[in-house]
Amino acid sequence: MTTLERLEATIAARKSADPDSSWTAKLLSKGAQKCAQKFGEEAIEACMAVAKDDRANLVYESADVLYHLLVMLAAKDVPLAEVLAELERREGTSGIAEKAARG
Ligand SMILES: N=c1c2ncn([C@@H]3O[C@H](COP(=O)(O)OP(=O)(O)OP(=O)(O)O)[C@@H](O)[C@H]3O)c2ncn1[C@@H]1O[C@H](COP(=O)(O)O)[C@@H](O)[C@H]1O
Repeated sequence: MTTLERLEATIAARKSADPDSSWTAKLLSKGAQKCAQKFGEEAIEACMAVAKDDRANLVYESADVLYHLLVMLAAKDVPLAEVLAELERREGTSGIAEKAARG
């Protein structure tokens, strides 16, 4: 099991946890829109780390981004495997070729 898969399992288990003792449970209890908002905030913080050329902070904020992406996916019952399958489907297709095919 990869780190992301273990984290996904932890987040799934937190769906029924006490919001007073789990940040994940607290966030999930606020609904998918709040989870999406937090994901967006963390993504912006990662972008700001790039703007400041702060490598260490980029690593830290990227971990926040991945965690909050998994929480957002859990809120919408989208398994990580489905996202990974989409990435696998794209393997071997250049982004430039894909964009050209869309016209
Ligand atoms: N990876 C994470 C993780 N990354 C970030 N965070 C939390 O996400 C929050 C980030 O939000 P902010 O920095 O915006 O914090 P904040 O300013 O206090 O939040 P707001 O006031 O803005 O709402 C912090 O409270 C972090 O502790 C995480 N919380 C949990 N996990 C993982 O999830 C597991 C389960 O955690 P609990 O659900 O808390 O048991 C943990 O063992 C970890 O593996």
